Amino acid sequence: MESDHRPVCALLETLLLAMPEVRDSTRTAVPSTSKTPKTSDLPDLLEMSETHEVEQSTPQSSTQVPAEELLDLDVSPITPVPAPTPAPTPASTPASTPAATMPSTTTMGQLVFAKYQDGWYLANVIRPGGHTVDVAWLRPPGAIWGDKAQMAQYLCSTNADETLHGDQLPVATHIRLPRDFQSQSDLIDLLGCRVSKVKPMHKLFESHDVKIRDLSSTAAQKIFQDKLAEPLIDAIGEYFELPKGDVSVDDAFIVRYATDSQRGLAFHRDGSIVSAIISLSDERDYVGGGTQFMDGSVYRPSQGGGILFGGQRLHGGVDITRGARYICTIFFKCGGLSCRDLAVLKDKEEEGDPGIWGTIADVLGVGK
Ligand SMILES: O=C(O)CCC(=O)C(=O)O
Ligand SMILES: [Fe+2]
Repeated sequence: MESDHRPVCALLETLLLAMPEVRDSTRTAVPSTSKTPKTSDLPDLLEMSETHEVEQSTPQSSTQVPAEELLDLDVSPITPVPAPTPAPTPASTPASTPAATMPSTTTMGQLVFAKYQDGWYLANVIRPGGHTVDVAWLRPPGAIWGDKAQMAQYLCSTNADETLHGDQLPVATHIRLPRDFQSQSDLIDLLGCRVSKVKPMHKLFESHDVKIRDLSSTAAQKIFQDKLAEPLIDAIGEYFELPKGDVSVDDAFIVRYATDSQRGLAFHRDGSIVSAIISLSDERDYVGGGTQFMDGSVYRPSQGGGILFGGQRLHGGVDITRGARYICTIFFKCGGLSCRDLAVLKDKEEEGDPGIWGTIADVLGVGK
């Protein structure tokens, strides 16, 4: 059976919207010619059907999928979460000086450290400007009450009257970027998570991933949920005709490709029913890259865009040749079905792994 395996492409506002820079929402669109997998195609998605892709060891020559073939979705912009009313706060020592990175531009709502007397405290810019800005001091979220070190980042913990805005603060001496926001191209820093090298499942697929669930920033977790997971589940319900109520995130992580480390990812299946790959980097930040399928099509959605596809479709990450490429990969399951075991099994078979019976046969010296 011939099945169109082209990914459904969907635009999403991404984690990047949480960045201090206010970004215009870019829009992308679904391939008009693309046949969206139907429920009846689900067995194909799960089993990779009998399409020749499975057998092919090398993809056909690559074809970049044009931007106008991507789907136009209207996604509401991030609305700031109102700060909870703080509990009575003990006086504590002022926050230590943050890393000395001065913002090159300031934007409305930007999260900064602003100086008050001898300390640096978290604040939102409420009047951006090149030389001076006005800020509103932040109040600590309930979750950190009682945590002295974290509380010290909030002006109200000093017993100062934080309801006063910081007006006309000189950017050069009074405004600094919080450490997590210094490098806008570095999503890992941005999201405040620690980079850990994940033990590779097997050698072909070694990658440097950071699990979304391990992000230390609860704000990032919330943005992930509201801006990625939920709209994507809606899109999966619509385009894959799966029952939305049963679709959930099984795993999600940020992957970093760079020329001095992992550059790409070999062809593989995901442990998912449906996968999403969201571009976190600006296309100008890297050369090469993209998600490639066995028919040679390569998807390189612009920053904030992404693709959805049946997780059992063979696919890989094209090597980058310059810069760094960050993506957010999300594995969705449907009910109890995740396809994890199937993906590992099939990938192992293709890698030449003899499997348990083959191994036993080898050990016993009876061959396969
Ligand atoms: O680099 C890509 O676009 C592919 C990533 C991928 O397949 C994965 O993370 O599972
Ligand atoms: Fe994958």
